[in-house]
Amino acid sequence: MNPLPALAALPKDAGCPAADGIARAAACALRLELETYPKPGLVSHVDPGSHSDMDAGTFRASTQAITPFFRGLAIAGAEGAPMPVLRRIGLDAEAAMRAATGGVNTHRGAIFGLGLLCAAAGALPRPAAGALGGLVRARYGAAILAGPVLLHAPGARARRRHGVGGAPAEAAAGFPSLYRIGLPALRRARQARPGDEEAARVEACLALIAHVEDTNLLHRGGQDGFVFAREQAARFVAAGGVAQPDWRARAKALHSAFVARNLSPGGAADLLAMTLFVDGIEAAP
Ligand SMILES: CC(C)(COP(=O)(O)OP(=O)(O)OC[C@H]1O[C@@H](n2cnc3c(N)ncnc32)[C@H](O[C@H]2O[C@H](COP(=O)(O)OP(=O)(O)OP(=O)(O)O)[C@@H](O)[C@H]2O)[C@@H]1O)[C@@H](O)C(=O)NCCC(=O)NCCS
Ligand SMILES: Nc1ncnc2[nH]cnc12
Repeated sequence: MNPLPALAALPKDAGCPAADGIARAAACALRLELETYPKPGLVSHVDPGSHSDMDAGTFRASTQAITPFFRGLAIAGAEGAPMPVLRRIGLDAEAAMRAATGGVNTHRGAIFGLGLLCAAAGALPRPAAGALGGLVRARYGAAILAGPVLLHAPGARARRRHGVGGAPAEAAAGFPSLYRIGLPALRRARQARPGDEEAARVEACLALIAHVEDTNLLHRGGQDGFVFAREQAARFVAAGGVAQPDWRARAKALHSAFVARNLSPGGAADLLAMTLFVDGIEAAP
């Protein structure tokens, strides 16, 4: 491993003995997100969904490449580092991702959102329910909103064109979609299907698609694709979600409908991974 400049500048464990565990938890959340099927339009261990430039192997390589940066972000968070320091580490992680995937954008949103949550986890050794998102909002929210806009990022274009907040607004507000939608759906589905963790992840994913202002849906499908995806996902959840005996067939049909329209809710996929990370690290409410 050849750490990029911002990582190399960090002391070995710099007052954050939990940093390795935090990075492992982040990597585990990304692997569980990948190993969830059916997720409409998204890449999984079963198929590449709506994507022709990436598959499960690309995501595994990307996860391995970016994991050391989650450790760096946890250490930076423990030291109270300001947003420009986190941003530097995040940009280096994006470079490592591109090197590992041949230039494909697998985890840009996850590096950003999960990275901020790792920084919060570094600062809060035993976080209470809601504490990680609360710390991101309080410590970094204003800087996120005032931060540089990457003019040519597809998400930035979709945000300008459609007037939605996207990834920066979600993070600056302390990840309300994760706490109000993702986590409750995950826990509700565990009650409905005890022991079936994949079903719980599918429920959380569909609930997030129905709710999130996902700039990937807007970028690939325009307003029509965005509305279609959210309505179909909301219908799945309202019909009982994974509590339905035929939930898997319904979710597979939805997956096919998204692939036929080239839709891929990458923002919801990132928020699923963040939901799993927070579920494993924060105390239960
Ligand atoms: C602030 C940044 C996040 C930049 O954000 P911006 O919106 O300006 O631009 P994008 O980088 O295009 O979008 C951000 C990614 O965030 C995910 N996302 C989308 N909507 C939401 C949402 N409502 N809430 C949370 N997250 C959201 C999404 O990422 C996932 O999808 C990507 C793959 O999708 P794909 O369809 O393949 O799209 P592309 O490859 O882009 O195009 P085509 O294939 O169609 O050609 C994948 O990345 C997923 O993770 C959005 O893509 C941030 O990037 C930034 O400023 N970074 C600098 C570093 C930093 O500050 N770090 C902070 C500390 S770590
Ligand atoms: N599984 C997945 N498929 C496509 N885009 C994603 N972005 C994050 N996770 C993803």
